[in-house]
Amino acid sequence: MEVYINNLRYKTGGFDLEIEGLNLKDGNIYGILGPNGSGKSTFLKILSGKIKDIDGSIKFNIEEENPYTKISVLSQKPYIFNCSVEDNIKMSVKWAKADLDNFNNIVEILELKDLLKRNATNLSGGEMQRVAVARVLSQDKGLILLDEPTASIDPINTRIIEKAILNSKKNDRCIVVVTHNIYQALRICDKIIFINKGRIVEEIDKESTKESNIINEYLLYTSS
Ligand SMILES: Nc1ncnc2c1ncn2[C@@H]1O[C@H](COP(=O)(O)OP(=O)(O)OP(=O)(O)O)[C@@H](O)[C@H]1O
Repeated sequence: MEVYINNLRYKTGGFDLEIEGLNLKDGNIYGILGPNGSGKSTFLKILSGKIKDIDGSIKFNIEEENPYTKISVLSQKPYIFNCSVEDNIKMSVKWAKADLDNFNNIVEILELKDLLKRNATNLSGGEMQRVAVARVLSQDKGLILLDEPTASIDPINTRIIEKAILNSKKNDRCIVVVTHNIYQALRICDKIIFINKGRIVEEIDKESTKESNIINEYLLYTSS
């Protein structure tokens, strides 16, 4: 599901977001990076329809009365239900009217088989995040928005989650990942978009990352 953004403007308190033009295309994973408070989560909330009082236009390439039903979102603080891992994921699949095959595939790729009967609220942070990611990816939506999917997650769980995100890439799906992890963006994203103070300051294709001053600066300060 593609997104076409034109003259987007949004103001809240002392913060304003302004994006003149941006197209998010199918078959791609987009990484959104930028300093704390630069507007990344706000941008995702606008894309998901959670924030609606915007100026400008956001259009999608699908004929659907409510295109927002075709979007699934992993928020910064995902909600987990007080029931088994299996029920948590199956509930998401059912709500999205997705095929149950998605449940089996996602359980396999996120290595959740041994946890299925456990109560999801008793899991470790990393295990719980894998369940939250499973809930979002198993819905089989056209636009997937992931807000910091691996924040505070160890390298092993990060690898599993990144593998699941990469595995979810499809010709008719667009995935947007907000992350502070430049290495993650370089590993999984086809395009990296830097936001600062509510403005896009650079858009870089996977092929050109070595020439980007912003990426080189991020790499320098991430490694120290
Ligand atoms: N509900 C709100 N009311 C007023 N201001 C808000 C609200 N939500 C966010 N903001 C402000 O908007 C700005 C952008 O916030 P946002 O959460 O989008 O940043 P971010 O880039 O995702 O930050 P971080 O990397 O810290 O998660 C911040 O200055 C924040 O304080």
